[in-house]
Amino acid sequence: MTVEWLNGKNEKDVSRAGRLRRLMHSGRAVAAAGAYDGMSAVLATNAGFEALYLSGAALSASMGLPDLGLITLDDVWRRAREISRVSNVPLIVDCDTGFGEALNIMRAVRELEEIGVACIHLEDQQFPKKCGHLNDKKLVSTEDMCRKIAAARAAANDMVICARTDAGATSFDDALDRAKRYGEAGAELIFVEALTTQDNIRRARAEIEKPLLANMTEFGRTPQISLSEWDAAGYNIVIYPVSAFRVASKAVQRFYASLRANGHVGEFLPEMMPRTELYETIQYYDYEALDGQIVKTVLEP
Ligand SMILES: C[C@](O)(C(=O)O)[C@H](CC(=O)O)C(=O)O
Ligand SMILES: [Mg+2]
Repeated sequence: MTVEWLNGKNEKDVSRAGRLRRLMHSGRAVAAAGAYDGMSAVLATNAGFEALYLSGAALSASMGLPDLGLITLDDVWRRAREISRVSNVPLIVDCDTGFGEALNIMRAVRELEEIGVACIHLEDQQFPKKCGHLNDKKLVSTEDMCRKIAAARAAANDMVICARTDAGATSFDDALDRAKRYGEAGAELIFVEALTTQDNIRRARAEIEKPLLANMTEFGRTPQISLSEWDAAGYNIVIYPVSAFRVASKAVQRFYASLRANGHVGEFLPEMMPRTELYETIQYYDYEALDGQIVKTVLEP
């Protein structure tokens, strides 16, 4: 997409949530690439991904902040807007614990649905929430979380509500029990966080009837598993939440060190996206052509 959003031709009538539902029920595992801003969303879309994921961890880190529930609905909304403007690909947005209680969650659903977000996920942690792969997470009660899910469902016209449980860190049985209850409360997609063993991966699939989201984050508790293996295990959506951000951050870190040391960008020139490729990626020339055409139409009707 990109320039189409300005042109009013961004398929407003095609529901992204509907497309995500089709993917969730396609009978195969679909990769949702982590996109943390407009540019990464364009690159992931051009690479052919069928779904995108806006991670709270990547968004926080891109703001120089830890993933401890410091980001607000406004922060998430702005970044989701950047992404949904330039890509038609269904976007799943990490809404942490929902930015508050029932009414806050309802507002989050409405605000994000209005900008074309296909799905949000809510997790059952207390503040300060943590990355699911860390220790000492504190959970809200199953009943409180079910109320949050019901609130999200009540507010959603056309949005997939995904529920995440972080209970696995202390009891996998509790995680499975919660996952089932969250499904009954209205979650269409279930995210059992930090699956540590193949046995847990199998049990979650066997015991939870709803479509499942798998979190293929790096350096966490879940072993690195390929998309085809998630597919064989019967999972439906596989997110790569922080991967692209990690790659970009490492590259930028190396670049700054080199520039600081050498006083020129020399060795990094071949690593850079050249001007023309950058412009083509963000459709610079299409915007320019649109401008020229509109001006011409106005001046020479
Ligand atoms: C999925 C996640 O919620 C995220 O914000 O991307 C994180 C990812 C991570 O920290 O690696 C998580 O809590 O798993
Ligand atoms: Mg998160």
